[in-house]
Amino acid sequence: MRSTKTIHVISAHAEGEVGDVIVGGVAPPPGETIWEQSRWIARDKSLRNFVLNEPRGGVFRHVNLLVPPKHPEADAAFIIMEPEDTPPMSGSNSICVSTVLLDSGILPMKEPVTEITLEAPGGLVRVRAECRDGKAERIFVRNLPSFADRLDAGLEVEGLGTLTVDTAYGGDSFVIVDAPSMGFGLTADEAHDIARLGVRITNAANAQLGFHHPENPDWTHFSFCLFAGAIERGEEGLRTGAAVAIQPGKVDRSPTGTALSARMAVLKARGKMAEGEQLTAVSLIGSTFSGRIVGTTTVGDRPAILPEISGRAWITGMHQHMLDPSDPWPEGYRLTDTWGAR
Ligand SMILES: O=C(O)[C@H]1NCC[C@@H]1O
Repeated sequence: MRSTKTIHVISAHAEGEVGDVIVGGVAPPPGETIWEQSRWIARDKSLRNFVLNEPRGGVFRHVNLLVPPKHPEADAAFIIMEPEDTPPMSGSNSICVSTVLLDSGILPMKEPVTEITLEAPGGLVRVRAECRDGKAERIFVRNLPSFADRLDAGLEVEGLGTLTVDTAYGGDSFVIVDAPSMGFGLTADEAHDIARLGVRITNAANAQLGFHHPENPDWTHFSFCLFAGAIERGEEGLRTGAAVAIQPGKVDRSPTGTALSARMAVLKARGKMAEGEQLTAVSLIGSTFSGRIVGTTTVGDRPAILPEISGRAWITGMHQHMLDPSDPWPEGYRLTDTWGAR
């Protein structure tokens, strides 16, 4: 056996969505801040290609690189690599990273509750983990400040006519469409249609509406399309279905923590959700994330919420990714049969 690199990975999923964690074998990328380091990873592409492309990855895979934190309050930092983006923050990935850090013993676990601070590329996130018998059973993440951008904007989508959409930021940027009025019941058999349509809607929103984060001049596009279900009010608070189309054309298996944060920001802006209320989002596979608005703030001159999301993650295995120097595809490959909505 010979290899020019060995990358140590602990694999995990959060409520169904894969979020692997690189725990060793990669030197920290250059950059003064975690954001700058994440821009380097996005530009350089070699690590992204190595772990996300076939034969080691696939369109379903997200990989997080642990790096030494820069902020004095942070216990750990991570750079998120998604199929097409290297984003400021991710709900499912932050829940996977927290679970791997605690369940594998990289950070000490205190039962029944462990509190840690993570540094995501977009900023600090405080994490509270409910822990029992050596397992982080539920992770609560205080996500980045989230805000509604445009409400009831018109969006032309070829073949669909003019849709009325909202746009919002919840640690990543969303165009939000009303699933019931588009004929979706948010059931598992709709995944392919949602992936295909979602990519078209995201592309149309990027072309016609545009997104600019008031405090992060580098984040100037919509990453995702959220198909938002109707809100039902029950004894435990609000509940809704959620399916997020991720570029280049797959559906998040989890209910998407950034989407839940963005949705809560929109509901708050419309006066339909109050501070302290709980909203549970249900994914196409029936998994759930719960969210709460724990405070309000501003981002630039926009009113924003401080969201908390929670969900569960499980470790699925360990891998050592290697590269034989004679392998003709050191950065792997993508083909459109699986990479991209067809
Ligand atoms: O939960 C989330 O926010 C994410 N899941 C995969 C894509 C998003 O970053």
